[in-house]
Amino acid sequence: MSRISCDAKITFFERFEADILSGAKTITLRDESESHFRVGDRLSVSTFETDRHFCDIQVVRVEELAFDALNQRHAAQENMTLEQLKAVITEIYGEIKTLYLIEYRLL
Ligand SMILES: CC(=O)Nc1ccn([C@H]2C[C@H](O)[C@@H](CO)O2)c(=O)n1
Repeated sequence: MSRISCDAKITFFERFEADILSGAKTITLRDESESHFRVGDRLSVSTFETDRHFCDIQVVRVEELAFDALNQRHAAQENMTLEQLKAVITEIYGEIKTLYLIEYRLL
């Protein structure tokens, strides 16, 4: 299989793999340590747990977003309810005020 040349790498928890591959999940919300991605970047995507590559994506939008500004649209783009999304973010990052929204398309 020929692989696309990528600029960088990002990982996702395995439980989100199916939603990403089906196109149901089109954004991810990260902390400052992953705020360096830029529009146009091609990212190699692997599972966080075992570093298994499962797709490549291209970044189409990056923006700072306050946790308190999360809304139903963000939740829909994550294929979750807003309550689920807030719980997932708090589980991963603890109490966090500033997030970075990364919107992507599958390559
Ligand atoms: C290492 C690490 O932080 N990995 C992450 C962080 C976030 N996600 C997912 C979980 C939610 O769907 C969104 C919002 O944070 O992004 C992830 O899969 N892996």
